[in-house]
Amino acid sequence: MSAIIIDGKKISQDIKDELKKEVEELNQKNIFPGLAVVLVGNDPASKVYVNNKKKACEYIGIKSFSYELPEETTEEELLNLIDVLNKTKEVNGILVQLPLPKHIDENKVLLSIDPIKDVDCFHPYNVGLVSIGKTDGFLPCTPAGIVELIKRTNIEIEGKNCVVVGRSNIVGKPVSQLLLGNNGTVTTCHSRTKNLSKVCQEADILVAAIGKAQFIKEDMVKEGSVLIDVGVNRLEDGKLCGDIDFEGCKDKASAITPVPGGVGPMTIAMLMKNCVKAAVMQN
Ligand SMILES: Nc1nc2c(c(=O)[nH]1)N[C@@H](CN(C=O)c1ccc(C(=O)N[C@@H](CCC(=O)O)C(=O)O)cc1)CN2
Repeated sequence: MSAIIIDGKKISQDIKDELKKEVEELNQKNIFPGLAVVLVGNDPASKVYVNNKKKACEYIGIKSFSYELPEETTEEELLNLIDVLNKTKEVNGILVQLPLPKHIDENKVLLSIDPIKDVDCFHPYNVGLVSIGKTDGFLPCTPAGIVELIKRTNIEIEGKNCVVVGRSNIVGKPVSQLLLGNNGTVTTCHSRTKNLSKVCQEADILVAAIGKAQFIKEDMVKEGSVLIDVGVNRLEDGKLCGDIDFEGCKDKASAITPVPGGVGPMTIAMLMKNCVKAAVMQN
Protein backbone atom coordinates (compact mmCIF):
# COMPACT_ATOMS: atom_id res chain seq x y z
CA MET A 1 0.00 0.00 0.00
CA SER A 2 1.24 3.49 -0.77
CA ALA A 3 0.31 6.08 1.86
CA ILE A 4 -1.18 9.52 1.24
CA ILE A 5 1.55 11.99 2.15
CA ILE A 6 -0.32 14.65 4.12
CA ASP A 7 0.94 17.99 2.82
CA GLY A 8 1.07 20.34 5.81
CA LYS A 9 2.67 23.09 3.75
CA LYS A 10 -0.26 23.15 1.32
CA ILE A 11 -2.96 22.84 4.01
CA SER A 12 -1.36 25.58 6.12
CA GLN A 13 -1.18 27.81 3.03
CA ASP A 14 -4.91 27.22 2.43
CA ILE A 15 -5.64 28.26 6.02
CA LYS A 16 -3.48 31.39 5.70
CA ASP A 17 -5.32 32.32 2.49
CA GLU A 18 -8.68 31.89 4.26
CA LEU A 19 -7.45 34.08 7.12
CA LYS A 20 -6.13 36.76 4.75
CA LYS A 21 -9.66 37.11 3.33
CA GLU A 22 -11.19 37.18 6.80
CA VAL A 23 -8.78 39.92 7.89
CA GLU A 24 -9.65 42.01 4.81
CA GLU A 25 -13.31 41.78 5.86
CA LEU A 26 -12.45 42.66 9.46
CA ASN A 27 -10.47 45.69 8.29
CA GLN A 28 -13.68 46.95 6.61
CA LYS A 29 -15.24 46.87 10.08
CA ASN A 30 -12.26 48.76 11.55
CA ILE A 31 -10.84 45.68 13.22
CA PHE A 32 -7.05 45.37 12.78
CA PRO A 33 -5.64 42.22 14.46
CA GLY A 34 -2.28 42.64 16.22
CA LEU A 35 0.17 40.09 17.65
CA ALA A 36 3.04 40.75 20.07
CA VAL A 37 5.89 38.32 19.44
CA VAL A 38 8.30 38.04 22.38
CA LEU A 39 11.64 36.26 22.07
CA VAL A 40 14.13 36.07 24.93
CA GLY A 41 17.69 34.91 24.23
CA ASN A 42 19.61 33.49 21.31
CA ASP A 43 18.18 30.05 20.57
CA PRO A 44 18.70 29.70 16.78
CA ALA A 45 15.62 27.52 16.18
CA SER A 46 13.42 29.92 18.17
CA LYS A 47 14.71 32.81 16.04
CA VAL A 48 13.64 30.93 12.88
CA TYR A 49 10.17 30.14 14.28
CA VAL A 50 9.63 33.72 15.45
CA ASN A 51 10.65 35.09 12.05
CA ASN A 52 8.29 32.65 10.34
CA LYS A 53 5.48 33.83 12.63
CA LYS A 54 6.19 37.47 11.75
CA LYS A 55 6.22 36.59 8.02
CA ALA A 56 2.87 34.79 8.37
CA CYS A 57 1.43 37.88 10.12
CA GLU A 58 2.60 40.08 7.28
CA TYR A 59 1.09 37.76 4.66
CA ILE A 60 -2.30 37.63 6.37
CA GLY A 61 -2.43 41.30 7.31
CA ILE A 62 -1.92 40.95 11.06
CA LYS A 63 0.23 43.70 12.58
CA SER A 64 3.14 42.19 14.48
CA PHE A 65 4.88 43.93 17.39
CA SER A 66 8.30 42.40 17.85
CA TYR A 67 10.25 42.23 21.15
CA GLU A 68 13.66 40.54 20.92
CA LEU A 69 15.17 40.62 24.40
CA PRO A 70 18.71 39.64 25.48
CA GLU A 71 19.48 36.33 27.22
CA GLU A 72 20.16 38.22 30.51
CA THR A 73 16.62 39.65 30.67
CA THR A 74 15.28 39.12 34.20
CA GLU A 75 11.97 37.45 34.97
CA GLU A 76 10.74 40.75 36.42
CA GLU A 77 11.58 42.65 33.21
CA LEU A 78 9.72 40.07 31.13
CA LEU A 79 6.70 40.15 33.46
CA ASN A 80 6.67 43.96 33.25
CA LEU A 81 6.65 43.82 29.45
CA ILE A 82 3.75 41.32 29.48
CA ASP A 83 1.87 43.59 31.87
CA VAL A 84 2.21 46.46 29.38
CA LEU A 85 1.16 44.23 26.45
CA ASN A 86 -1.85 42.96 28.42
CA LYS A 87 -3.00 46.60 28.64
CA THR A 88 -2.18 47.62 25.04
CA LYS A 89 -5.38 47.76 22.98
CA GLU A 90 -3.67 47.27 19.58
CA VAL A 91 -2.19 43.99 20.83
CA ASN A 92 -4.84 41.26 20.58
CA GLY A 93 -2.49 38.31 21.05
CA ILE A 94 0.70 37.76 23.07
CA LEU A 95 3.13 35.05 22.12
CA VAL A 96 6.18 34.28 24.28
CA GLN A 97 8.43 31.92 22.34
CA LEU A 98 9.48 28.81 24.27
CA PRO A 99 11.85 27.62 25.60
CA LEU A 100 12.75 30.56 27.85
CA PRO A 101 16.23 30.88 29.39
CA LYS A 102 16.63 28.66 32.47
CA HIS A 103 16.60 31.52 35.03
CA ILE A 104 13.03 32.47 34.05
CA ASP A 105 10.06 30.55 35.47
CA GLU A 106 8.08 29.54 32.37
CA ASN A 107 4.86 28.80 34.30
CA LYS A 108 4.91 32.20 36.00
CA VAL A 109 5.31 33.90 32.63
CA LEU A 110 2.53 31.93 30.93
CA LEU A 111 0.21 32.63 33.89
CA SER A 112 0.86 36.36 33.55
CA ILE A 113 -0.59 36.55 30.03
CA ASP A 114 -4.22 37.74 30.02
CA PRO A 115 -6.21 34.61 28.96
CA ILE A 116 -8.09 36.70 26.35
CA LYS A 117 -4.73 37.39 24.63
CA ASP A 118 -3.30 33.87 25.14
CA VAL A 119 -3.10 32.88 21.46
CA ASP A 120 -0.80 29.92 22.24
CA CYS A 121 -3.55 28.53 24.53
CA PHE A 122 -0.98 27.80 27.25
CA HIS A 123 -2.74 29.60 30.15
CA PRO A 124 -4.35 27.12 32.61
CA TYR A 125 -7.71 28.90 32.15
CA ASN A 126 -7.70 28.17 28.39
CA VAL A 127 -6.20 24.70 28.89
CA GLY A 128 -9.10 24.04 31.30
CA LEU A 129 -11.70 25.21 28.77
CA VAL A 130 -10.29 22.84 26.14
CA SER A 131 -10.27 19.98 28.65
CA ILE A 132 -13.99 20.45 29.41
CA GLY A 133 -14.72 20.41 25.68
CA LYS A 134 -15.21 24.15 25.11
CA THR A 135 -13.60 24.53 21.72
CA ASP A 136 -15.10 27.83 20.53
CA GLY A 137 -12.23 29.84 22.10
CA PHE A 138 -8.50 29.46 21.57
CA LEU A 139 -7.21 26.04 20.61
CA PRO A 140 -3.64 24.86 21.30
CA CYS A 141 -1.76 25.46 18.03
CA THR A 142 0.14 22.23 17.30
CA PRO A 143 -2.68 19.95 18.54
CA ALA A 144 -5.33 21.92 16.62
CA GLY A 145 -3.06 21.76 13.57
CA ILE A 146 -2.92 17.97 13.87
CA VAL A 147 -6.71 17.66 14.05
CA GLU A 148 -7.06 20.04 11.09
CA LEU A 149 -4.60 17.96 9.03
CA ILE A 150 -6.59 14.81 9.78
CA LYS A 151 -9.96 16.43 8.99
CA ARG A 152 -8.81 18.16 5.81
CA THR A 153 -7.52 14.79 4.57
CA ASN A 154 -11.09 13.46 5.10
CA ILE A 155 -10.00 11.02 7.78
CA GLU A 156 -12.63 10.22 10.42
CA ILE A 157 -11.54 10.46 14.08
CA GLU A 158 -14.80 9.29 15.67
CA GLY A 159 -14.55 5.77 17.05
CA LYS A 160 -10.91 5.38 16.01
CA ASN A 161 -8.21 4.02 18.30
CA CYS A 162 -5.92 7.04 18.74
CA VAL A 163 -2.55 6.51 20.38
CA VAL A 164 -0.50 9.56 21.39
CA VAL A 165 3.12 8.89 22.27
CA GLY A 166 4.30 11.77 24.49
CA ARG A 167 2.65 13.66 27.36
CA SER A 168 4.07 17.19 27.08
CA ASN A 169 1.92 20.19 28.01
CA ILE A 170 2.39 21.69 24.52
CA VAL A 171 1.52 18.61 22.42
CA GLY A 172 0.88 15.22 24.06
CA LYS A 173 -1.73 16.16 26.67
CA PRO A 174 -3.70 18.71 24.61
CA VAL A 175 -3.76 16.62 21.42
CA SER A 176 -5.12 13.73 23.51
CA GLN A 177 -7.90 16.07 24.73
CA LEU A 178 -8.76 17.27 21.22
CA LEU A 179 -8.87 13.73 19.80
CA LEU A 180 -11.11 12.70 22.70
CA GLY A 181 -13.31 15.74 22.00
CA ASN A 182 -13.63 14.44 18.44
CA ASN A 183 -14.88 11.10 19.81
CA GLY A 184 -11.65 9.19 19.32
CA THR A 185 -10.75 6.45 21.82
CA VAL A 186 -7.50 7.84 23.15
CA THR A 187 -4.48 6.25 24.84
CA THR A 188 -1.66 8.56 25.95
CA CYS A 189 1.70 6.81 26.24
CA HIS A 190 4.98 7.94 27.78
CA SER A 191 8.41 6.75 28.87
CA ARG A 192 6.95 4.46 31.58
CA THR A 193 4.32 2.86 29.35
CA LYS A 194 4.63 -0.93 29.33
CA ASN A 195 4.54 -2.81 26.02
CA LEU A 196 4.65 0.43 24.01
CA SER A 197 5.09 -1.42 20.71
CA LYS A 198 1.95 -3.46 21.36
CA VAL A 199 -0.09 -0.34 22.22
CA CYS A 200 1.13 1.43 19.07
CA GLN A 201 0.30 -1.60 16.92
CA GLU A 202 -3.36 -1.15 17.96
CA ALA A 203 -3.49 2.47 16.75
CA ASP A 204 -5.71 3.53 13.85
CA ILE A 205 -4.28 7.02 14.33
CA LEU A 206 -0.80 7.30 15.87
CA VAL A 207 0.58 10.68 16.98
CA ALA A 208 4.31 10.63 17.72
CA ALA A 209 5.51 13.51 19.93
CA ILE A 210 8.45 11.96 21.74
CA GLY A 211 11.44 14.01 20.62
CA LYS A 212 13.51 10.97 19.57
CA ALA A 213 14.61 10.67 15.96
CA GLN A 214 12.90 7.86 14.01
CA PHE A 215 11.74 6.17 17.24
CA ILE A 216 8.58 4.65 15.73
CA LYS A 217 9.59 1.80 13.45
CA GLU A 218 7.63 -0.18 10.87
CA ASP A 219 7.05 -3.13 13.22
CA MET A 220 5.34 -0.80 15.75
CA VAL A 221 2.58 0.42 13.40
CA LYS A 222 -0.61 -1.16 12.15
CA GLU A 223 -1.23 -1.79 8.45
CA GLY A 224 -3.39 1.03 7.06
CA SER A 225 -2.93 3.35 10.05
CA VAL A 226 -2.68 7.15 9.96
CA LEU A 227 0.72 8.35 11.20
CA ILE A 228 1.16 11.91 12.48
CA ASP A 229 4.72 13.00 13.24
CA VAL A 230 5.29 15.96 15.55
CA GLY A 231 9.05 15.46 15.98
CA VAL A 232 11.66 17.81 14.55
CA ASN A 233 15.09 16.19 15.04
CA ARG A 234 18.37 16.93 13.34
CA LEU A 235 20.44 13.97 12.15
CA GLU A 236 24.25 13.94 12.11
CA ASP A 237 24.26 14.78 8.39
CA GLY A 238 22.29 17.94 9.21
CA LYS A 239 19.02 16.67 7.70
CA LEU A 240 15.74 17.01 9.59
CA CYS A 241 13.71 13.97 10.53
CA GLY A 242 10.69 13.21 12.66
CA ASP A 243 9.96 10.75 15.48
CA ILE A 244 8.67 8.24 12.93
CA ASP A 245 10.90 6.27 10.58
CA PHE A 246 9.21 7.74 7.49
CA GLU A 247 10.84 5.50 4.88
CA GLY A 248 10.24 2.35 6.90
CA CYS A 249 6.58 3.15 7.70
CA LYS A 250 5.25 4.93 4.62
CA ASP A 251 4.30 1.76 2.71
CA LYS A 252 2.47 0.29 5.68
CA ALA A 253 0.42 3.39 6.58
CA SER A 254 -2.65 4.72 4.75
CA ALA A 255 -1.57 8.32 5.42
CA ILE A 256 1.54 9.88 6.94
CA THR A 257 2.88 13.38 7.64
CA PRO A 258 6.42 14.17 6.47
CA VAL A 259 9.07 16.10 8.41
CA PRO A 260 9.63 18.81 7.37
CA GLY A 261 6.39 19.95 5.78
CA GLY A 262 3.80 18.15 7.91
CA VAL A 263 2.69 19.27 11.36
CA GLY A 264 5.27 22.09 11.76
CA PRO A 265 3.77 24.62 9.32
CA MET A 266 0.31 23.97 10.81
CA THR A 267 1.47 25.26 14.22
CA ILE A 268 2.00 28.72 12.74
CA ALA A 269 -1.23 28.67 10.68
CA MET A 270 -3.27 27.80 13.79
CA LEU A 271 -1.52 30.53 15.77
CA MET A 272 -2.64 32.99 13.10
CA LYS A 273 -6.18 31.61 13.38
CA ASN A 274 -6.12 32.27 17.15
CA CYS A 275 -4.86 35.84 16.55
CA VAL A 276 -7.75 36.62 14.25
CA LYS A 277 -10.14 35.04 16.76
CA ALA A 278 -8.59 37.17 19.54
CA ALA A 279 -9.20 40.35 17.56
CA VAL A 280 -12.83 39.37 16.93
CA MET A 281 -13.41 38.43 20.60
CA GLN A 282 -11.89 41.71 21.83
CA ASN A 283 -13.98 43.84 19.51
N1 LIG B 1 5.26 29.92 22.26
C1 LIG B 1 5.50 28.77 21.62
N2 LIG B 1 6.71 28.21 21.67
C2 LIG B 1 6.92 27.02 21.02
C3 LIG B 1 5.89 26.43 20.24
C4 LIG B 1 4.63 27.05 20.21
O1 LIG B 1 3.66 26.57 19.59
N3 LIG B 1 4.47 28.23 20.90
N4 LIG B 1 6.16 25.29 19.48
C5 LIG B 1 7.53 24.90 19.23
C6 LIG B 1 8.22 25.66 18.12
N5 LIG B 1 7.38 26.10 17.02
C7 LIG B 1 6.61 27.19 17.15
O2 LIG B 1 6.82 28.04 17.96
C8 LIG B 1 7.49 25.50 15.71
C9 LIG B 1 8.22 24.36 15.51
C10 LIG B 1 8.39 23.85 14.20
C11 LIG B 1 7.81 24.48 13.13
C12 LIG B 1 8.03 24.05 11.72
O3 LIG B 1 7.46 24.61 10.82
N6 LIG B 1 8.87 23.07 11.51
C13 LIG B 1 9.28 22.72 10.15
C14 LIG B 1 10.76 22.45 10.13
C15 LIG B 1 11.51 23.64 10.68
C16 LIG B 1 12.99 23.66 10.41
O4 LIG B 1 13.38 23.71 9.25
O5 LIG B 1 13.74 23.69 11.41
C17 LIG B 1 8.49 21.52 9.69
O6 LIG B 1 8.19 20.65 10.51
O7 LIG B 1 8.22 21.48 8.49
C18 LIG B 1 7.06 25.61 13.34
C19 LIG B 1 6.90 26.11 14.62
C20 LIG B 1 8.34 25.13 20.51
N7 LIG B 1 8.15 26.44 21.04
